[in-house]
Amino acid sequence: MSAQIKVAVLGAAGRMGEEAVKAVSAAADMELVASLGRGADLNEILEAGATHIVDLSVPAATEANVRFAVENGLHAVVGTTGWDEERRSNLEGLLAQHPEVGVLIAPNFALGSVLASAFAATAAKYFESVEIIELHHPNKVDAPSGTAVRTAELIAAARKAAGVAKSPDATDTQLDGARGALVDDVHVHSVRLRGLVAHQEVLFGGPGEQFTLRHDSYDRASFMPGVLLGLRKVSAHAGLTYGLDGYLELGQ
Ligand SMILES: NC(=O)C1=CN([C@@H]2O[C@H](COP(=O)(O)OP(=O)(O)OC[C@H]3O[C@@H](n4cnc5c(N)ncnc54)[C@H](OP(=O)(O)O)[C@@H]3O)[C@@H](O)[C@H]2O)C=CC1
Ligand SMILES: O=C(O)C1=N[C@H](C(=O)O)C[C@H](O)C1
Repeated sequence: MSAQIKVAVLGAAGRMGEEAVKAVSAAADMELVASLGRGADLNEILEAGATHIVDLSVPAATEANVRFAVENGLHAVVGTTGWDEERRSNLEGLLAQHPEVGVLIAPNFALGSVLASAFAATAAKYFESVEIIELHHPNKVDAPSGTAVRTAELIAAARKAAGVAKSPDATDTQLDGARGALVDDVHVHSVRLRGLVAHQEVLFGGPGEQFTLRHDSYDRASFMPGVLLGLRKVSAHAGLTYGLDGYLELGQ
């Protein structure tokens, strides 16, 4: 039998952290060895004998948490938002000095969301227009969502590779923000509404037709199979993997 995965959860008192603590505790091949919140001493992770961390904290803390894990030879599964290109590139530099360590940064752990983003990338070159609407609970501190940013990046890369032009848009007068945020030339609109958890629509338009891809997380339990999958696979994937799709066999 292979060794237990010894997990420290960071951000353990948060909405996602609480769910992750339950999921890891219930997994037969894992042991929850530490649960850390704001202000905790990261050395607790080492003292507890963790082999892996799960970071579900806040954008301001996640980079330091992951650096600590990598520098101490621990694998990291990261759901926290805020990992822009510059941060990812810095992390890759650090990982080059620790070639045995794996880090997964997953903008979304829900398998349906990962599939929806992959399907969006596939559809991207076939439609003249594309926009994204992401809808979340009003306690979310960042906008647009990490999932929407990642989806826009995938769509933009696919359109660029196929030589597709920017979506047509004749707007020349607007209130600030009326057309949403631009991520790699894709318009992203963020809704914050009581009652929601995490939802996204990708709208494609062509002459005489519209195609919509929608994913809904109604409960944070939806993210847990992806968190556990990440923990089980991360040690076999040294270096940085950006997106849970890196561990799935999509399109095969
Ligand atoms: N990848 C995915 O599938 C998903 C990702 N997310 C992302 O995960 C992150 C957490 O989301 P959510 O649980 O809703 O947010 P919460 O605000 O509920 O939880 C964040 C927790 O992190 C704690 N915290 C703050 N600073 C630190 C620190 N330095 N070290 C450890 N913990 C710290 C906070 O404490 P305090 O309350 O004291 O500030 C809080 O308990 C967000 O970035 C969110 O976008 C969310 C859902 C799914
Ligand atoms: O804060 C959230 O809730 C979520 N955050 C992630 C994001 O920003 O994409 C994942 C999911 O959308 C829920």
